[in-house]
Amino acid sequence: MNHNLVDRIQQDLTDGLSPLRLTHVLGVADTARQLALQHGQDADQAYLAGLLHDIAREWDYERLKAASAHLTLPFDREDRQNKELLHAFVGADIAARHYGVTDEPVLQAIRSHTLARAAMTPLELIILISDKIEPNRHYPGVDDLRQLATQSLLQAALACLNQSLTITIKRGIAIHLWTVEARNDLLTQIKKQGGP
Ligand SMILES: Nc1ncnc2c1ncn2[C@@H]1O[C@H](COP(=O)(O)OP(=O)(O)O)[C@@H](O)[C@H]1O
Repeated sequence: MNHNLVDRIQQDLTDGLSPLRLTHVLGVADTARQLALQHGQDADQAYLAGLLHDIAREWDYERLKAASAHLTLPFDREDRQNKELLHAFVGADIAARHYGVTDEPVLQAIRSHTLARAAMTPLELIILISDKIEPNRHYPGVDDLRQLATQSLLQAALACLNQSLTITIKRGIAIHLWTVEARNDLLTQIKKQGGP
């Protein structure tokens, strides 16, 4: 664990994020570390990805658009509806360019935390799930999700995607294909393991 880097990021988060977002981000990082330990994954990578996953979440649309101009994205940057999706890709870019993170699995976990994608690594699953179950999340069923996450990353990730797809449908906005592919892939993997 690079303690200087973590201290620097924590200071920047404290200075730059709203109090609520800061609490969320620290909750995600702690939850990710715990899940990594429970599932035999690298706890330091999980903590770092958790700390950085929402680093660009509070940026406005114009700033996100400008910061993503050089990135290849799986959606139209000019479509304002996609504002919520940009922060994950810009966040990974900041992690690499501003904080010098070279660990591709960490960068990928930051990129994947909103849309998800097919064939996610355990670290990607951990960040996706931690974002939805960290201690400051309160919604019906969250305790069941927390319990599920201790047992199976695949099952918990599927439940998280089911939930975020339901919300997206209710809001009447277009669902990105990557999320559908991610869900289908999780179903296949769970079936292979002999799950329901
Ligand atoms: N699969 C998807 N397709 C299109 N938009 C999505 C999808 N998933 C999430 N979004 C958009 O991104 C926003 C942020 O999602 P997310 O990061 O999961 O929520 P939160 O900020 O609560 O963690 C959603 O409110 C929605 O507008």
